[in-house]
Amino acid sequence: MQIVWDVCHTPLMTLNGVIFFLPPPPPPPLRFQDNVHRGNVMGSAPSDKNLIQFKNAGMQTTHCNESVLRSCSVIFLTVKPNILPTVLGEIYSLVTPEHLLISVAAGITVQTLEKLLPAGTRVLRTMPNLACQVQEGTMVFCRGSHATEQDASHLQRLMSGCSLCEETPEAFINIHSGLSGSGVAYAYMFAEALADGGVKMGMPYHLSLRLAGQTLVGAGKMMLETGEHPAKLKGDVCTPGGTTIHAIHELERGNLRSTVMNAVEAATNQARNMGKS
Ligand SMILES: NC(=O)C1=CN([C@@H]2O[C@H](COP(=O)(O)OP(=O)(O)OC[C@H]3O[C@@H](n4cnc5c(N)ncnc54)[C@H](O)[C@@H]3O)[C@@H](O)[C@H]2O)C=CC1
Ligand SMILES: O=C(O)[C@@H]1CCC=N1
Repeated sequence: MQIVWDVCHTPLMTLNGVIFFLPPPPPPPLRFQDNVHRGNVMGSAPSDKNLIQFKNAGMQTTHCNESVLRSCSVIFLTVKPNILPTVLGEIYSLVTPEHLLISVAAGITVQTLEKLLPAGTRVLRTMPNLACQVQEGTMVFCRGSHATEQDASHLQRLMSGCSLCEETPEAFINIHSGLSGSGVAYAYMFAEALADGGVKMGMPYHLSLRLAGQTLVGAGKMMLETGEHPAKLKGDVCTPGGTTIHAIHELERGNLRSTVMNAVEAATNQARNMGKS
């Protein structure tokens, strides 16, 4: 997953490549987004295949991770976790105290990041989810030993246009990976199943899919906007003797809630294991 700021300041899109921001972070209260323009964003990846969207959006591109380190100060490390040590090895000698390095790599701990970087490097470890692409994402992050209060608020300002962004203890990062980073995929499975159910009962597939997507959007929005517990909202939908409670009985029979909890546990444990290897 890669994150790039739009010139319009708030929308984000995800693109492929390691992202480098050229301008140094402005001091508060100036909003960082005010200074981020497409021409100041650079994506780096080994091939043009993943950079074409950068080019088309008027951003700079390169195949050389090292060369951009010389002029960039805020760097999102968005390569796969197994490639990250190689990339950090490439840029090691160019990292200075002026740089802020922000990792999105699942499982890779602050301790590992700091071990692979020069002493004193300012590091933030984050875990976003895919919905940052549509400004409805979630992100948690923690600070490395040398990251400052200003670095943390800098990231929060950057992310404010596209996601919830909470600073948490590092132990929560892998949990967020299991709950939300991966969780969007569980939601897609649920949406797919809803749509398949609609088709089974005779509704055309595309209408069924659109209704399923909007059902998830509406349910999430309702939960956040009302602040009500999901159990209360679920109860509001259940008419005594009606359709919903019959369906819920089937979901309980299929262990939906236990299965989802198991999924969060499995993904969290996998993130923990990835951090060990
Ligand atoms: N996909 C998702 O929803 C999420 C992914 N992440 C994290 O994001 C990272 C990327 O995951 P995906 O987007 O799934 O992978 P991806 O394969 O789509 O993107 C990886 C990118 O890295 C580039 N790349 C490969 N080698 C490189 C190198 N040596 N230097 C510079 N760029 C290089 C590739 O060209 C590709 O564009 C991982 O660390 C993952 O844990 C975190 C949260 C959510
Ligand atoms: O599947 C993964 O490892 C990444 C991290 C969270 C979402 N996708």
